[in-house]
Amino acid sequence: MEQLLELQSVSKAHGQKTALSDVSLNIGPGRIVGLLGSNGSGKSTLLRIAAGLERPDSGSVRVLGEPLGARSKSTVSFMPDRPQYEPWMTVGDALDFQKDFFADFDPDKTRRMLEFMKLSKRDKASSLSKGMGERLQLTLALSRRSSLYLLDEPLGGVDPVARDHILDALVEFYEEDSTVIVATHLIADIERIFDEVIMLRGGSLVLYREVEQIRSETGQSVDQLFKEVYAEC
Ligand SMILES: Nc1ncnc2c1ncn2[C@@H]1O[C@H](COP(=O)(O)OP(=O)(O)OP(=O)(O)O)[C@@H](O)[C@H]1O
Repeated sequence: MEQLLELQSVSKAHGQKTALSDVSLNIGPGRIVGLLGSNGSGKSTLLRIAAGLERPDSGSVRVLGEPLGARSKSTVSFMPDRPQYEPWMTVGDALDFQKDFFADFDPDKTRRMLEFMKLSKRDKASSLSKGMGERLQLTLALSRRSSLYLLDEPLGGVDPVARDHILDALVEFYEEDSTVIVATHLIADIERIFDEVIMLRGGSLVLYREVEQIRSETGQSVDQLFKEVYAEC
């Protein structure tokens, strides 16, 4: 089966700092993948490279078998860890902006997501709380019918009760056969939706494995394994 995202020996430095070092990964369709690692381990860099927003220094990246370019950008939906809307915008303006940019934007999905996220089109984006802002960011990202969703720390500001509710939304609203990669520190809260996890440390790939395999082979949850792997950090 065709891989959705392929990274071959990808390396990237920001000045003197190594952000990614020789990372190779093949991620298939229809998966929810946790991207885990301590601060500065390269998670955002990996997502930004896969989204075509940063170029690797070396190595290659393919989405649906093709090198990064206009086609991959049109089928990859990226949620950055900072707001992507302008402060003057209402929620409706931010959605219109997204609609103008992306042909795969689905107004019906947007309407259902707004209801689910308890957002109104009239709300001013800059006056949203951190958690409500994240709900808007997720709505913008998931309103597209994309092949690959890249979500950078999507639920950090959302309270624990709403977090569970929003995770259900994520599972409901992502497209079947598409893949979602979620960079997060909230492993214990989110691991129930992961099919696979990637662990990065200092820019290097430590582990890429199916969650079921982790549970059956180690008897541990992803959170327990993460704490063990990163104990010396
Ligand atoms: N624009 C930049 N300029 C300089 N250094 C950068 C830049 N972006 C990332 N880095 C560095 O690259 C490394 C990887 O950063 P990255 O943001 O990818 O990590 P992360 O795993 O997402 O971290 P966090 O969990 O804290 O968000 C870090 O050492 C960071 O300081």
